[in-house]
Parts: sequence; structure tokens; C-alpha cells
Amino acid sequence: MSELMKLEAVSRRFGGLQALQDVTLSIGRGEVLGLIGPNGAGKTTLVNVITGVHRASAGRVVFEGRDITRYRPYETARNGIARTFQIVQPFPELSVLQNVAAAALFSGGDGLRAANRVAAEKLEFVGLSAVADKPAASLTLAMRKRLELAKALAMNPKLLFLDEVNAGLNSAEVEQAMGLIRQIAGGGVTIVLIEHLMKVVMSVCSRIVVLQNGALIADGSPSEVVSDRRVVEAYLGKKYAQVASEGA
Ligand SMILES: Nc1ncnc2c1ncn2[C@@H]1O[C@H](COP(=O)(O)OP(=O)(O)OP(=O)(O)O)[C@@H](O)[C@H]1O
Repeated sequence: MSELMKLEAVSRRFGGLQALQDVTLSIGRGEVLGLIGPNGAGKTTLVNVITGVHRASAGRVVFEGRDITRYRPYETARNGIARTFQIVQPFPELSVLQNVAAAALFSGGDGLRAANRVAAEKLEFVGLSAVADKPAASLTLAMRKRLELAKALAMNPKLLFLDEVNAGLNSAEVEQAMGLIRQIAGGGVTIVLIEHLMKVVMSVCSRIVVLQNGALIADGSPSEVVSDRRVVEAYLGKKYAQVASEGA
């Protein structure tokens, strides 16, 4: 598998807090990589550093062989990196379609008409065509999560970070979201999935990395990672590991 992204000893401090500590990681083209770890481990910060929302305090981010460490968010978007936000934040008065078209324009795009066409296509894909003209503020949480997905897809990404797209959804909605994630991956988009629901991580990811206190503590196949002693102690807990090994 060819390498799409490489992180070399990426660190980030917020005042006295070391949010990321020497994170070194390779992401292969076409992978569905799970990024897990306890609350406050640094998962969202890692996405923020990669996408240019925060500057790395040290280290390098390389995407398709190019050093993008100091790129701004619009530059990372134009180079093919998109992300959803853990806290969904659409422009509430704009229509659902306009929200997605705005994302298409942010990543470059080909003018407003093309952006509207892409937006309609992505809304169809996530199943929101029927509410395309409604204000984004009128959507349910599950629909807003799908809107986030449509916005990220409208940027035509090669690498897509999904930050807790299943949080707050019921089990039927989670199943639907998993189906969409599989289809996106099947279309050749490389995905990094930040997720607390282990059943989702285990069923859609080909590889899992674990962050704890800003440092990577494990990197391997789902079965390797869930039986890793440090991961069990830091995050999963003994009960989960026992259930997982009985299920394996
Ligand atoms: N802009 C910021 N300023 C100061 N501290 C921050 C900032 N963003 C994140 N942090 C801190 O960095 C640490 C890592 O936070 P981060 O949100 O990356 O964790 P996470 O693994 O995504 O957690 P969760 O699973 O709860 O979303 C936390 O201690 C957090 O309080």
C-alpha cells in the first residue's frame, strides 16, 4: 500500500499542556484507520494540526510527499484533506444545500453553479435530498451529522477525517452511518475514523492507532490492538477486552 500521509514526531503544546508528543505515523492510501483513545488524549488536536487549524509546535506533516506542516485550513482542503467536526456547526440560516455548496467553494471548486451541483450530488448520497432547501437549523442531530459528512465529501477529499460522526446517534442511525463510511472507503477515499464506539471501529477499520496523553501507544490490526495490555489499561478496560476475546 503506498503512503498517503506521514507524520514525523509531531508535537503540540497549549501553554503548559503537552497535547501531542512526538506522534510518528504513516497512513496508507485506501486505508480505513481507527484513531482511538480516552477523552483528552489529543485525537481532535491531531486532526487540527494536520488540517492547519493549529500549528505543530514541532515535527512535520507530509502529504503525498509534500511538506504541508505550515499550510492553512483552506490550503489543506484544496490539497485533498477534509474533516468533519465533532461539534456540528452548520450556518444555521443557510439552507442545507447552501451549507454543502459553501464547503465545495472553500476547497476550491469551479464556481457557484458547479458547487451547487456537487452539493446536490453529495446530499443525495447521504440521503438528505428531501431537506436540501430547509434551513440547516431545522435538522435533527442525526441529519446534521449527515450534513457534516456531505460537506466534507463536497471537498472531494483524498483523505477524510471523521470525528465522532456516530456520537449521539441511535443504533439504526449508527448502522446507516457505517454503511455510508464503507461506501466512501469503497470509492477510494482514505479515512481516519475517530470513534468511541468500539463496535464501529472493529467492524470498519483495517488498522487502529491509540493515543494516550498525546502519545501513540499502539498501532496494529484491530485484534492486536484490543488485546494490547497498555490499550486495555489506558482505554478499553478489562471487561471489554474479555468480551472482545470471547467474541474473536
Ligand atoms: N485550543 C486549545 N487550547 C488549550 N487546550 C486545548 C485546546 N484544544 C485542546 N486542548 C487540550 O488538549 C488536550 C487534548 O484535547 P483533544 O480535544 O485533542 O482530545 P480528544 O482526544 O479529541 O478528546 P475527546 O475524546 O474528549 O474529544 C486536552 O487536555 C484539551 O483540553
